[in-house]
Amino acid sequence: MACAQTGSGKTAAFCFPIISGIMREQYVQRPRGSRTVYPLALILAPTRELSSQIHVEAKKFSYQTGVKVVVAYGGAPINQQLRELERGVDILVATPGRLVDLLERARVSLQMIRYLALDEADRMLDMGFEPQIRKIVQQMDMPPPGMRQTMLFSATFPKEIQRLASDFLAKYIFLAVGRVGSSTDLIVQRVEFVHESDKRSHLMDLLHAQVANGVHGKQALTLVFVETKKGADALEHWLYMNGFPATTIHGDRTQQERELALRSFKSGKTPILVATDVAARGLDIPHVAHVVNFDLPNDIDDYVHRIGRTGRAGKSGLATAFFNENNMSLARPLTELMQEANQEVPAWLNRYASRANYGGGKSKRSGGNRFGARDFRRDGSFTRGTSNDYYSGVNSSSSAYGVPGGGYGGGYGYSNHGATSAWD
Ligand SMILES: Nc1ncnc2c1ncn2[C@@H]1O[C@H](COP(=O)(O)OP(=O)(O)OP(=O)(O)O)[C@@H](O)[C@H]1O
Repeated sequence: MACAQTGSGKTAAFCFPIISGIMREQYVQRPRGSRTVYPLALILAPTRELSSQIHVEAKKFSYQTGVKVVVAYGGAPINQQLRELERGVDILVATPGRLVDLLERARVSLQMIRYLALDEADRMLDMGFEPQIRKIVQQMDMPPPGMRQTMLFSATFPKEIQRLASDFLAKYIFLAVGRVGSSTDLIVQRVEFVHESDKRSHLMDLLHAQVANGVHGKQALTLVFVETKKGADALEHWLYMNGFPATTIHGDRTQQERELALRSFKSGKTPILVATDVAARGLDIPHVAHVVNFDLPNDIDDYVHRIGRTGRAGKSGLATAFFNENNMSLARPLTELMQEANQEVPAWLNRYASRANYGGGKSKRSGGNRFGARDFRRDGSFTRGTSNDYYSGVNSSSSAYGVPGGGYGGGYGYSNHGATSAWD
């Protein structure tokens, strides 16, 4: 179970051990003669775009190793994916729904799986995906926990989800680089009080200012998060009518439209992308300069993932949130998160936070102190009884990119440089 901040390079962290493991085991005998394929590794991700991105990365990492990587996700023609699978597969990257389909058609068997990775593991195990994941991992022909290596990765890991996840693991290590659920201090976070009715004009001001300050009067890539699919379409239309080339990505668009939107955004053709949470996790889009939370999410972990679309791989980024009376429950966790990442918290937000009930706000975390987030087995509520669990961790006082580790307290039972331990 591994936790590290957004943009810190978790994809490589689970791909490399899988690829090197497979290079050693590639020649193991797999059943022949049927149309069923027997991958050795399975990587599951919550969105089609993310699974596609992992596929591209894993293919790069396995260049000239002979390791075959195939992707399967919904919304795209299954026949093409079946043909790819028939050519051979060592690592299958998939979204849960399409994988269940392939398993039920008996075109994929999990019998030979040696490595199982769940990217965005907390999302994969929350209410939406848990039944599908249980089916894939526990009710098909996947070898049991001790017979395969299971890796769960995310930038956030609420305690309840850790507890669920432990069903899929045996003797596991909890590895935290920095604090669980913290945001990187490479991102400058700003919170502005904006009434619902003023949001559009406020966004327009931001975008105008961005063009004025930008390079050659060009719009910097800006990702705008909204709450609903309808809201995304309406805002895109409004932006377009006001002379800002924008596009949208959300669950009501066809896969083709989603992919087109992403390409158009990446290339700068439409430098504003209005998105729902479907784009909140994992997407690694170079040069996103600004993330705007037009509508704030209810959960602070979702905020962490959203702003994490900028400030990646050692680069800096800007995140602006529009806060108003509808977001009161977020005041406290947001203040704590910002303080922890050495951000300036506006006095008015501090006041709202101190008025909020202890532990207030819709959060998957239990307890009021978000930085209690850590290996749940360290909590008194966990009975160790028969468990063989053991702990490991990385005490990281600086990031992988040499940035001084203001917000990085070390994920283990001690800390240096005067930083507070994640266990505190
Ligand atoms: N050692 C490295 N040096 C430089 N760049 C790196 C290194 N490792 C990864 N990267 C780059 O950093 C970027 C972010 O990596 P990645 O998408 O794996 O982050 P992540 O931790 O999975 O983030 P998220 O939590 O948002 O999913 C990628 O563009 C990747 O190519």
